[in-house]
Amino acid sequence: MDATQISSELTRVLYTNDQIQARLADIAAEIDEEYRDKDLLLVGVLNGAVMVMADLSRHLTVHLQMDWMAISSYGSGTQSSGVVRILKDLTTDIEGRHVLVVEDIIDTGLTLAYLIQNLHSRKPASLKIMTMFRKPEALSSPVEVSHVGFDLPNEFVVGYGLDYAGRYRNLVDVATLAPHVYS
Ligand SMILES: O=P(O)(O)OC[C@H]1O[C@H](OP(=O)(O)OP(=O)(O)O)[C@H](O)[C@@H]1O
Ligand code: HPA
Repeated sequence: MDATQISSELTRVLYTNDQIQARLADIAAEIDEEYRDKDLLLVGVLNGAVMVMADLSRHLTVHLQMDWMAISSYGSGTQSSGVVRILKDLTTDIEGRHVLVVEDIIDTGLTLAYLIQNLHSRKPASLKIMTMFRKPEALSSPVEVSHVGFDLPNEFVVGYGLDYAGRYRNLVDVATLAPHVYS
């Protein structure tokens, strides 16, 4: 699905898939360098990070493993509920492992703050964060992010894994959702 197919529901495309892939290639080169001699575990945050995990991991050349956590705080709306819940936990014991969390977006930062505290308690050898997108509010979060794809304006966005009420995840670009869709 691309943005032109559903243009009446979108306000504007912020980043095309080509731009996303080019940025991911740059970030992957940095991660390759950082983890060249390490045993890397990518932890993807379901559901949104499916696309970035699939694309980032295929740009990487270091040996790596993948695991997934499902976390939810948005339900079917456009505002964080403020309550972060683990819906699916990791299957890997991360004690002593070099963990890189792969996120689609950091918005309020609540999901990440919760996740980092939770993962730290499992004693990984290192714990870093990569996110494809970041909103302005996240800049005041105390959680340090190692790799950011793009900073976004403070608008609700969909595509490239990001949903509104479960829809639009399969849009290849990232676009702002027209207010009439959710108001
Ligand atoms: O910084 P925050 O304000 O906490 O928002 C970021 C989180 O919100 C989205 O997840 P969501 O809860 O919508 O679940 P989903 O990945 O299944 O869509 C997104 O995938 C991030 O994990
Ligand atoms: O702007 C957004 N779009 C989709 N999902 C999200 N989760 C946090 N912020 C967003």
